[in-house]
Amino acid sequence: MVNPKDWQQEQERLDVVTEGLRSKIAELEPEVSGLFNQVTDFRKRFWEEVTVNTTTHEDFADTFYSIKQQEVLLSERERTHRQRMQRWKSMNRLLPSPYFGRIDFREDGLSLDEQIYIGVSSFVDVDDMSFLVYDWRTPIASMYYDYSPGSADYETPDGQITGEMTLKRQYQIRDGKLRNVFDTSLTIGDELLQQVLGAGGDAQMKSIVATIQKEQNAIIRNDKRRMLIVQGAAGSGKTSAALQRVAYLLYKHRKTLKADQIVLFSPNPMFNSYVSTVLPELGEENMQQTTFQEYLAYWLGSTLGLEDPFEQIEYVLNSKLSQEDAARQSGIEYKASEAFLQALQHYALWLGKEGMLFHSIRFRDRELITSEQMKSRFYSYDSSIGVANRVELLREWLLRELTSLERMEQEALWVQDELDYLDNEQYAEAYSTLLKKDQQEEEVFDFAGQEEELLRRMIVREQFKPLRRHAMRFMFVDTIGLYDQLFSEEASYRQMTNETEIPNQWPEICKQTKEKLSRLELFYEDATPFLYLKELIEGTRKNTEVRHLFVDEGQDYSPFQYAFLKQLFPRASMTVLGDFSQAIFPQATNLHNVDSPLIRLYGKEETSLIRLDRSYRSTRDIVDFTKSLLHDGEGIVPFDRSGRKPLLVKSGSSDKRAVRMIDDLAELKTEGFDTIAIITKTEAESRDAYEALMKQGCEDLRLITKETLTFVKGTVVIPAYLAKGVEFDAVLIYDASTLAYNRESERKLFYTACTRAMHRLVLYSIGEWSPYLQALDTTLYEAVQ
Ligand SMILES: Nc1ncnc2c1ncn2[C@@H]1O[C@H](COP(=O)(O)OP(=O)(O)OP(=O)(O)O)[C@@H](O)[C@H]1O
Repeated sequence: MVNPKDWQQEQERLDVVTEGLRSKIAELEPEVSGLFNQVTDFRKRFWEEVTVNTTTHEDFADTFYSIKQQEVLLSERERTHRQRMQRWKSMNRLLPSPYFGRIDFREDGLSLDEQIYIGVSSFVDVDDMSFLVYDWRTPIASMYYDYSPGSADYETPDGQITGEMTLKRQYQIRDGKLRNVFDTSLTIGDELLQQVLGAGGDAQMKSIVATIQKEQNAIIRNDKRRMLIVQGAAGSGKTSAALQRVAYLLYKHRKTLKADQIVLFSPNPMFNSYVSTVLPELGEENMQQTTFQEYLAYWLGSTLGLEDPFEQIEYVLNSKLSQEDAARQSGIEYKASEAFLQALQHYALWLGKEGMLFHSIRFRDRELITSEQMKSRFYSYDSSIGVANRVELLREWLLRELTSLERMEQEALWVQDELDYLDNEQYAEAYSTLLKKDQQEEEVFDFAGQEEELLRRMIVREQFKPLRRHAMRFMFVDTIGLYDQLFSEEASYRQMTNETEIPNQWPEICKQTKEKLSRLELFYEDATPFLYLKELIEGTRKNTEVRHLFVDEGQDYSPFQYAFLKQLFPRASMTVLGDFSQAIFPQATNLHNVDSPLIRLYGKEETSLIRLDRSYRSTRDIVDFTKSLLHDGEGIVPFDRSGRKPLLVKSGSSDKRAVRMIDDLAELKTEGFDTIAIITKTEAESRDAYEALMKQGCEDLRLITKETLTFVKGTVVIPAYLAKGVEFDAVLIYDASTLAYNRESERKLFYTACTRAMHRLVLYSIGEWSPYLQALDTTLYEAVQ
């Protein structure tokens, strides 16, 4: 805390700034509402001001210019309105708490200290043009995050500025009143962070703008390379830093970058709602948010039944030690690999020489164009032309063929039958077309003769429409057949793909894949390769609008998926945030090893790699416990916040466990914890837990499934894989026994579940504890029977 004199001065300055904000808001208010009315009014009267006259060419030109002029006026007024509105909104946002930090900085060569107050947006004193508050994203404000008092510097577009930071101060301001002021010698003082982290969790993520740490600031402002990879421990602030980074990019490139040019791939739809308030809180619009599954379903969902990643993980978690399960597992790994990606590329080249498969074009039970005709046409094109281009040529040919077949079809017998059944509307349409033609033709028009011809043409055209659509959408390519053909016996597969390292259980992998395909369904691990093959053959879809791609929980995407994303967004930079210790999906990618496929994606020169080892979410006791669950967790450093040790509770039966849990829930709620999760391993276990607790009279419990879209406060039962990325005041692990967690491959899932806890962690078991827990040092937890 600062001395009373400084406090007094700070409160006085705060009063000045608050007053300044109030008067500016009051000044803008009538303008903002007035301009809004003007714009709406103007829009309503748009056509009244325009004289529409198209009698002569001159009148037409006059009308055109009059409309243009009105349009320019309207868009100018709308722009002014938008700008004022933004200023007004940002001042309103500042008003209750105009700033959170201050640094005093003396630039080398100057004799005066400049006082720099930092807040969520800038506020300029109009009279003397000085900044009363600097936006946290300005270059000068970066020193607040990067330095303690002493030598400091910052980058500007004109070069580096060096000097001396003589003071660093933090504020807590509520409703225009100073609540706390700290001088700090650390980068960002612990006191404030202690308070922020000690508070209860929310249903929505919070902005960390006032307490961003130096290493997080490096992530937020890293704007030099194409790829930024962040490997960070659980709770180290990866998602928080990513959202601040979006806000930073939108500010830095505000003239060229719009929020919808940034895409965030989230782990599940519920996560979208969890993070949705951070950017608006910072005065920015939300970026586009999607999940990879949503993307796949958009392109493939109408033709094939897609398994989702949660079904896949449920399969893996429930799998036994059978041969089939082992083969599926090995298939998942192989189909996620770069090797399979290359195999597909070779396969596409091979298809350029032989093996293409087409669907014949059928019409009224006849083959109009056979698959063999298409095949020979396809291979008649110059073989130096790529497969996708040859498919395009084939499509053009098909469309031309359809036009001449359509003409011939007009004489078919069935058309005569259809003629007899035409309704009045169709006759009327034909008649009016003929009438128009009659007006244009100079010679005497033969109505009777031409009417039938026209009607025939109309009938056939209508029936040919689906065929044209079919051709336009490349549905003549038998992509399912082509993908199926790939899973042939080993020698053929090797020949088609040049692959040398084929997985051992290949025949079983082929059998499973083919079976699924025969039901017109795809395993999750097949969806991206299938789409990739489709694009190799039909030409790639590219999204050139998107400039920044964020992938959260990046360890859960396969190297194959990354290569696909790179191709899909050719103009985007990528930020991948993840934690390999939380890699719960079998297709995981290591983010930071020297040989990581992610580093290879854009090459070393284009890649920055940042590690975050400090964990902020959980208390020291919880972090000490959870990091011991990992084989390589030593490097994780807890932020020093104390709490209670994790509690291990053993019960005699399922009913007794439920009763005990209900008592524990009541106690946690009395202590003020609002967000509590009972985390299970699988969906089935979630249902069991929910029923067992309800049976014993538990109230206000909510069961979360993959369909749940919003994250709300309260007590929830949730499978661990859906709890990824989110956090809770208290976490109760429903079953931490050896029956539930025993395999080495599930250690990371268990770790992920435990690391969701901010303040309290309780683990329950009916029988023996999981081997991961048995191996722990007993001083890390308290145990009760
Ligand atoms: N600099 C900070 N100031 C205040 N709070 C912070 C800071 N960094 C992280 N936190 C808090 O720590 C918690 C964890 O942050 P976040 O969810 O971003 O971590 P994460 O690395 O994405 O975690 P995980 O990988 O486990 O999902 C959040 O409550 C966040 O607000």
